Amino acid sequence: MSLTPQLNHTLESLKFQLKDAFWALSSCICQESAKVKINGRTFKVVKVLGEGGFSFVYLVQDEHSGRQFALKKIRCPSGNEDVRQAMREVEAYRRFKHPNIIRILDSAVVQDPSGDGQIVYLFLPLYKRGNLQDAINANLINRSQFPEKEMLLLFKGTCEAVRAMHDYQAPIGTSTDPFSSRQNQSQHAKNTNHRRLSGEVGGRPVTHGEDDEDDEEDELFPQPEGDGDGGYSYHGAGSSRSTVPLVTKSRPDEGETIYDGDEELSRIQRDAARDNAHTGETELVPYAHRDLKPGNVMIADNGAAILMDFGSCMKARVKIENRSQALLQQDIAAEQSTMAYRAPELFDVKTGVTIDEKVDIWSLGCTLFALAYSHSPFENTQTTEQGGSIAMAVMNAQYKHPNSAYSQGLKDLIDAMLKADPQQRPDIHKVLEMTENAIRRLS
Ligand SMILES: Nc1ncnc2c1ncn2[C@@H]1O[C@H](COP(=O)(O)OP(=O)(O)OP(=O)(O)O)[C@@H](O)[C@H]1O
Repeated sequence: MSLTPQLNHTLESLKFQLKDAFWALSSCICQESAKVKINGRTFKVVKVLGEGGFSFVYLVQDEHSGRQFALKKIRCPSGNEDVRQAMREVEAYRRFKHPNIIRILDSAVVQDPSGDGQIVYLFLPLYKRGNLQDAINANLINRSQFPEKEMLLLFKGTCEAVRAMHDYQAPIGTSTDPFSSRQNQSQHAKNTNHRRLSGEVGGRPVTHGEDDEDDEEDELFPQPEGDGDGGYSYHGAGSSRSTVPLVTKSRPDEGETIYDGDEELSRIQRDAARDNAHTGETELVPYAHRDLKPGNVMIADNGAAILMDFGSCMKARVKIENRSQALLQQDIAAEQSTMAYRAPELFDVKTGVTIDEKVDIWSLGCTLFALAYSHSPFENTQTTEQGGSIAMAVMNAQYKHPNSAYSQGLKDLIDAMLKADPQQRPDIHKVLEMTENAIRRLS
């Protein structure tokens, strides 16, 4: 019997979740923590922080320094194509450098010890206070609500992160590579991944990222203990039972590539030459996050909102020229974003339009609504009980504000973002202006 690709995907996902759950559970039962070894450092897996379709996020502790990190483990069962998809996320983390956007400390691509494809590990700073969805859940349990000003400050931080994406300035000469369809995104990730992992870009060595900030990151992230392997280590299957055997390649030798092939090498050289040639001038290349929701905004120790999960991020403006492009965009949105936060134009993509960064403005409207009333405007039971589906409610922008003590200014801000027609929605600058005005009125 042949299974549909979607069913196959779901089965694969279940299989990997079971494996990872077993890994986490066995370490509890054996009273012995699972361990991961990367670049000669051993990390103790303390607990699971969260999970997605093909990924688990663990709290890990560096055995040497005692420092704790969040380790995102992305399973790539089909090999290189999945790795490229995962590396798009790494690439996005490195592209946007902003106080309200999560920073990546390191990444590694390793062989899956169980033999099914590869695993991509992302090391991220640990946010112990959890995300905005956790805070919403706590409100529900405690029958409490965010104070309006605190809520608007969290929302403002989120908007500032989004503004950094919508206003992204790319160096001229590096933004011509197509990055607006899924096929092209994969290719782009493949190219940039190679550039980063294979030694030098523009005549200078590249290890983690592109600018001076990365020196700081090098200090933050534990460095390899001198096992003399230049950052490439292999820990065979014969190592201790609780240690996950890995082949790590986060810092390969110069010229070494994760993917083989002369064609790839010459592409890397072309990319490097092109980077050398660029003049330092920049041009506006807006990016959209495409999966904004409370669960993707962490809360830092100082209370700042930190945007994360860039797995769906892409160039914002996508011209839809024919039906197959429209269906592709619809499929991508269905796979990579959450229905109750998804913009109406992504439910039924029309031919002849350009999808743009206004999809994020809609999701911001849903996010602010959820902060205020503890659920998305399109996931309350009434809508479905009345017979309408979420999709219909979204496409008609059909929702109601529950009774609350929140100001009219807050309600107006939400309503401005939740316009079915993207052209009627404010841009991120206007949203920030309205948010700041609303905060000022409360002071
Ligand atoms: N740096 C971090 N610090 C603390 N917890 C984290 C961190 N990163 C992720 N988490 C937790 O792990 C969960 C899943 O993370 P993330 O959203 O990156 O995974 P995902 O597989 O892309 O999930 P989704 O399917 O929701 O998109 C988060 O909701 C959060 O609770």
